[in-house]
Amino acid sequence: MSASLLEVEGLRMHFFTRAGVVKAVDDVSFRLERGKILGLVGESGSGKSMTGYSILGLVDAPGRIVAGRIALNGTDLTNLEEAQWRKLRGNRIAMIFQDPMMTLNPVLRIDTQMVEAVLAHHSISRESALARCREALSRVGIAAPDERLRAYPHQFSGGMRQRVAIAIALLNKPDLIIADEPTTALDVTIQGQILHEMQRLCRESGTGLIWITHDLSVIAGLADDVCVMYAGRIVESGAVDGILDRPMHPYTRGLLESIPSRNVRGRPLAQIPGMTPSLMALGDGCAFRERCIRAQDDCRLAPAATIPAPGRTVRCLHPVS
Ligand SMILES: Nc1ncnc2c1ncn2[C@@H]1O[C@H](COP(=O)(O)OP(=O)(O)OP(=O)(O)O)[C@@H](O)[C@H]1O
Repeated sequence: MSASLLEVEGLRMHFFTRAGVVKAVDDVSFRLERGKILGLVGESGSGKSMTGYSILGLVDAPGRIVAGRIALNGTDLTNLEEAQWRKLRGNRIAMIFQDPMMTLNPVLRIDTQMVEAVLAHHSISRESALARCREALSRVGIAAPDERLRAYPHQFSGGMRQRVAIAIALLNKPDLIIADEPTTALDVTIQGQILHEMQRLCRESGTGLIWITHDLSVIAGLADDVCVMYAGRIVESGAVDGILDRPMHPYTRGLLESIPSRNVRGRPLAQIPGMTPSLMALGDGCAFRERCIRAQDDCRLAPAATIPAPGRTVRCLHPVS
């Protein structure tokens, strides 16, 4: 059997701060196949971005990967040297950030930035690189790419800037793209267009996509699978339709009930009571138990992930059945 595009197994990424150890990512495992989209969902601080940064080799002190395996096309990435990372990033693995200006340089024309991004990884002529840039801009729905290439980032609207950042991510036809809330700051129509285009591009090119978001409704219709994170752990995972139709972890259920569009008219919008716990003070038990209406005494024990159905995991001693 050939290796999955991406295999993450038992990943633990901790911050060693003066105040204590922050277990930002605590025993996270999942797989992603070529051309598939995985949604990584959870509230702020649940460890989604740090999971993405770990896969990209972007963890800096005081953070460190303390355990686990991250394999791309069967090759373990956890022990790569920085020079090897530079060959991979922007080439085989690309990242799209919430703020496109994390990718774009405000003082350089778009053509300069895009051509540089191609030539950093390919020994081809500037003309061929430019042709690739034009094609990438057209693929993300930017009309008149020649004119656009001569512009500076400030001459684009927010949605257009994000499209350019996506075009840059696509330039070298990566195997994997990690998108960290890239449409959160955009209006709903633009968001819908970008989600649709990303889905099409991944299907066409066989690129795997990890879409990080706090909003489960974004994942519906976009992702194939979803991992729901809480306090650094995956509490539920599986095919997106199954999870949206029948959430088993009380936290996933709470997240779904707090989406306005899924709420029954006239009924007040549900909220998950309480706050996310400090990741420094987490014991072994279920981190959600203080906020959970189904919690019982045994939730003080570590809940192992169980497999209630093929392809589905849930980390809860008292799941919703
Ligand atoms: N430099 C740091 N030192 C200590 N803790 C950190 C540091 N950076 C992040 N963390 C902690 O790691 C945890 C996970 O953060 P992460 O950014 O992955 O969450 P997230 O789910 O992506 O949230 P958001 O949606 O707000 O980005 C958070 O509790 C955060 O406080």
